[in-house]
Amino acid sequence: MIKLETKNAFLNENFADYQDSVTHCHELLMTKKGKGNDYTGWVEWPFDYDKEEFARILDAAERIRNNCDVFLVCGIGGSYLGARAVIEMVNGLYAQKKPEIIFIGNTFSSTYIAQVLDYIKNKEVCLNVISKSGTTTETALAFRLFKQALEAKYGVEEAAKRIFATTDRNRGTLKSLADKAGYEEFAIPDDIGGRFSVITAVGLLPIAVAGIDINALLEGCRKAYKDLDTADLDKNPAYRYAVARRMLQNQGKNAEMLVSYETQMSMVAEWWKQLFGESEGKNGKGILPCSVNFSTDLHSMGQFIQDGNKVLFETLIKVEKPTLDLTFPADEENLDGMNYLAGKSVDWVNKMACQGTLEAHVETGHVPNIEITIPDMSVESFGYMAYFFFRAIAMTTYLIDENPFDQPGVEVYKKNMFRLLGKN
Ligand SMILES: O=P(O)(O)OC[C@H]1O[C@](O)(CO)[C@@H](O)[C@@H]1O
Repeated sequence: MIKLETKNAFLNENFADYQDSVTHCHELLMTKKGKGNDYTGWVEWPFDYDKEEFARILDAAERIRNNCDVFLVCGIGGSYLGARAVIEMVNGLYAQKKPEIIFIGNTFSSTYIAQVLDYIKNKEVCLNVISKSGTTTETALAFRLFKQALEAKYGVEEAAKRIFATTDRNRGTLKSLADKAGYEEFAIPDDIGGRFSVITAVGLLPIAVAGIDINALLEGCRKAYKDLDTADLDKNPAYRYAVARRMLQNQGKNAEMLVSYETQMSMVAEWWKQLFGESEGKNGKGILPCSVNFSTDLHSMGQFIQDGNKVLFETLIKVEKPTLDLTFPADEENLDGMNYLAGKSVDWVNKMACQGTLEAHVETGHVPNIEITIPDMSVESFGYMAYFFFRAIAMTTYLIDENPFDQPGVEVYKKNMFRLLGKN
């Protein structure tokens, strides 16, 4: 389902030279003996997921869809990026589906929060608060404001029926609050970290509310598991990608630019940036994950990529079949001079832009390119791709002997902020 092409990556090492290390790291991952092993629950989750909870998610999603105009998803980082990535990739940006989904709890921007509060005033609303730790300040701050708004509008009892909490199964501030308030609760497994949690209730509830088939998402993961269940670098494209990144970094490429030609995949890139950045960026190591959306960003970032500092390589996500397409019309007067495209599909134009850019960046700019091709923007393709990236980041991080599953560096800003805010 995913094709990996490295012929334009200018690799100057052999994959075979990495085979022993990859086999060793694969063993570490699969036998749960590597660094961060207590956070590898995602590996088997597409098969071992909680079936009873899955049924409750479908049931809650149906109730939410029938009860509101706006569904608020309150979370940050791994507790929101995955859901947003899937919903935008699959439904597109102007899906005109009910309910409208608005993401909150991911910013301290007072203007943003105030505008959303104002926007929902005369609308029917449900809310899903999502936090594994239960203490993330951006999420907790927004949740209190929106909870009070819902309680003022519906009364405490009815508001409680409209609020759904996704958090730790046993402990934490949000867990205690949800228990006391009587919210319906969904669990984030102890052994799955935030950036891997799109395949749990964290992602599944909002995705189901968006009318997307969550079973197909897990099916995509299961297919990827089966295809990638080998350490053999000739057969496992996720591990080849993991190794290619290491080779490129050895050649001085310290930034990876994820490229897509589909506007609705911008949030997939944001999700990928957290997955790769938080997993690998440790102890002065790692490749800086960046992203662009072409051809849009060719008109802003194209110059640098073509001609600037040779610090980066591109990882291009190609989508074989667009969700929708249209034929470019002829015009009798042809005042805009665009008749040369009459009768062509717009997706064909997009694909030609992709080909032309690839040639320019590779042949003239000497920018290494890794190509990842997915068949379409379906939820199953997302599931497959997500699992592909999970395996790839675990491997590529083990190859530099780091723990892919923690994020100690994020705590530094929090400590300073809490001191400034006067938190005990
Ligand atoms: O789900 P939580 O605990 O609110 O965390 C949200 C995000 O914040 C981080 O913990 C970083 O602070 C991420 O790893 C995580 O995805």
